Amino acid sequence: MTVNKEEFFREMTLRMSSSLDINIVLKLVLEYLQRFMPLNQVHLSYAADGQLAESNTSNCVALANDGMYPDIRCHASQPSKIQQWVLKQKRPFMDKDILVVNDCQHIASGPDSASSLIVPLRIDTKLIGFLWLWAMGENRFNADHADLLESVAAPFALALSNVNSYASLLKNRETIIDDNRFLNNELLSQAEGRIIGASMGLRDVMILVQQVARQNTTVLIVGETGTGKEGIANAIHFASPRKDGPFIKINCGAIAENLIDDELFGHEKGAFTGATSEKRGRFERANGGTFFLDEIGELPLQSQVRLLRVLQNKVISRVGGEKPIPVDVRIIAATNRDLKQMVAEGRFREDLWFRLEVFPISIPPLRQRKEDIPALIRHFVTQKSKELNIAPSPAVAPGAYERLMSYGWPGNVRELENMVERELIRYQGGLLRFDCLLLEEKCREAAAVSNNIETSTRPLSLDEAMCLHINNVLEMTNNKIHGTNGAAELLGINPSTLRGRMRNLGILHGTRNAKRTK
Ligand SMILES: Nc1ncnc2c1ncn2[C@@H]1O[C@H](COP(=O)(O)OP(=O)(O)OP(=O)(O)O)[C@@H](O)[C@H]1O
Repeated sequence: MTVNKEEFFREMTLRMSSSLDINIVLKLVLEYLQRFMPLNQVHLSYAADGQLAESNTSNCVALANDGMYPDIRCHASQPSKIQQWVLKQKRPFMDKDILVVNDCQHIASGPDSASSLIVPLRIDTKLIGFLWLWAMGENRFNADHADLLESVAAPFALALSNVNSYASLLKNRETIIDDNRFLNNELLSQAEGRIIGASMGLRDVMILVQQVARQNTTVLIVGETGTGKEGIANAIHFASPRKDGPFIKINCGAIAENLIDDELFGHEKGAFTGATSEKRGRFERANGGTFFLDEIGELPLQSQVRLLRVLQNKVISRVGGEKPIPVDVRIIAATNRDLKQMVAEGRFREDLWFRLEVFPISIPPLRQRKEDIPALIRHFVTQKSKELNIAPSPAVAPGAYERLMSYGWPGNVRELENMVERELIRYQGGLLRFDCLLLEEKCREAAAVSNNIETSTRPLSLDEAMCLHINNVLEMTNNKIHGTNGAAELLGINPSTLRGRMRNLGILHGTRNAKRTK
């Protein structure tokens, strides 16, 4: 039978590119090839590490047969011989001697013998897999068949490579979806467990959270630093219909002014020097979910204009791009600043303020909800003990709660959280007394007194003066205690004596400043 090779090539490539489903492709190929050769089954396998698989049944990517037998692949008795032959000759292998043997084990009940024709598939010089043709009976394939198949090896190699890439793409996608689900659940459990005082000092706040969560309304959360604004934003997201979508956050005060638009809106490739690829901004990432803009009062005026446009039109455009990109995002903003005052001073746009202030939620400072303090302390003692591997988590000494409740907590819950952590770092058994708080208070008072030394009439106590002096020296040495020019040397005492004094006075080395700020 004479074959028009061009027509054969054209028809084969057409069939190979007709579907993304490789099993459908193989079925179409099988039907077409049956016009030119005896054929009952076709299968594609990839080459593990550039090798033919140990058995022709492994690494199978797709299979099609004519329905006479479910699967006529057989375990070759000498797979390595085929392997060596195919790799050495770099051309299709016709199985006349090896697979057509009587000792092969059929996967399904089938004839005692089958013929196979194997086509190695390469991309450049790399062997990536094999195309296997099967026909029942002995010596069914000849050199013409091999020749014909060799002419379509390249498109088959491409098809196999695409299948592999597509499969790994799907796998990566699954992994990402799974990771996202996991992280969302983590966030959810944190958010749920986090709001201590929800039924006490934060009761009114939580009522507002429940009311607004089910809507798409923009929310503005206001409150002093450390009152838990982010936790409330989280709670709104997870109580809303968007809870399975992303919760994306930006701290407007923590990003340099010239980078903020890029972070919010992303950029197109080539938008500026160094923009080598396109980048999605946080607005786009928040699509279908909630976008939390923390410290909104720090947003530069020029970004405020762009944000206003997004709130009005619900579309963004990337830096360096004209194309409008629709975004479905619920906005929650938070601030510890007086935005009204900022508007009056011309530092915050009035139109944006109106847009944000649709549903304000104000979180009271901790000093106005002292009833939450014991529960917050217990919560953080349990949580931080776990983190610090302290088991069992220690109990609080009688009388300590009263003392902690009478303190003003200017840093609110964050300050309380840090104080519990400090207490646990120093913990040496027994009950938690939080004496450090008293000493720290004294230190702070001492600093205040010394700042007003001329106007103050109260003399510093010895502990206060010592605390103040050590703190000043530590500041001079950049927290260095040991060695030349360390605080111990400057104070003329042994470093371990200094450490002991610091411990007693409640001065925490290295972290004393960091702990008080976010
Ligand atoms: N009600 C609460 N229950 C449990 N933990 C809380 C509560 N409120 C605040 N926290 C914890 O206190 C810390 C500070 O909270 P958060 O960062 O939400 O405060 P914030 O008001 O956003 O502060 P800032 O204005 O400085 O951004 C966090 O670790 C948070 O988990």
